[in-house]
Amino acid sequence: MILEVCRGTYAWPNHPPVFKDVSFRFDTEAFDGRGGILSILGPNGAGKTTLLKTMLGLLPFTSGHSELNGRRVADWPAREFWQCVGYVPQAKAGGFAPLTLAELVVLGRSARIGPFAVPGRRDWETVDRVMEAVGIAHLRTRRTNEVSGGQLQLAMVARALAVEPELLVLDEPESNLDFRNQMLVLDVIERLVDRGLSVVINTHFPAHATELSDRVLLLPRGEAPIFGPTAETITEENLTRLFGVQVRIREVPTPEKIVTCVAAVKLDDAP
Ligand SMILES: Nc1ncnc2c1ncn2[C@@H]1O[C@H](COP(=O)(O)OP(=O)(O)OP(=O)(O)O)[C@@H](O)[C@H]1O
Repeated sequence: MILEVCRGTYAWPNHPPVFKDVSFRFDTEAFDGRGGILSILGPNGAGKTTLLKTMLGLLPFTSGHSELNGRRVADWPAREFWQCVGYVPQAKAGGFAPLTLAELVVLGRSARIGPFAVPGRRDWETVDRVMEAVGIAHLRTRRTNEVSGGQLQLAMVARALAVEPELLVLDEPESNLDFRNQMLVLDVIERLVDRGLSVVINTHFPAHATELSDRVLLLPRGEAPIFGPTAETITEENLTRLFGVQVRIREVPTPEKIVTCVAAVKLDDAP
């Protein structure tokens, strides 16, 4: 899977650009059958969500373009594109019809079977499998207005996985989740990546980006983005500049594994 953004710029009408000349090439072909994970980090309002939407063709770039597997996203037939890509937008309360979670997840199959076709046995088996994978199989018959924000978020991840995509794009998937469910989602993602799935994830958790990613895009407000391999990109210096807080990064050995901790220790402009 190769995802490329070439000099992508986006400005809302009558506003200065949210981001300008963003370019990166996320090529997972070199990862030996494994997919790969690209994390996007940046302060509030830097344009991370807007970048995902433009990259996926949901908003038109003001200038520049994106490509998936060497073909401009704007040139892909929509159905074919959404068979390759699963997208989990940022969780927002409300706006869901009171479907059961299984019905919500099976909607992910519409890219495969067509919007008006009736899901068959294989589709429901896929629904069971992905709900099991994200730990919500027991909530199959629960309605969207009868579950917590975190449970709904897990269902949205399952819905995107039901597409059986080549590329999964997640906009802050951990934001509503407790410690255990954050780990569950990241664990599911890592296992799928080992089996060939490629992932782009917007996150507010630099430690998650450090633990998970193969590549990182830092998107500062109003400055040039930085793209590169994780260890070279997530540095104390880069994060301090990006967020305007003094950042310390430490590797902490635990009995289970070495954990990378990223801590904001003080405001960068504090006396
Ligand atoms: N419909 C809109 N019209 C005008 N400006 C908008 C609109 N939607 C978003 N913006 C602005 O675009 C900028 C980028 O928003 P975006 O949601 O992409 O940022 P973000 O980095 O994802 O933020 P966060 O981390 O808070 O989710 C923000 O300054 C926001 O106020």
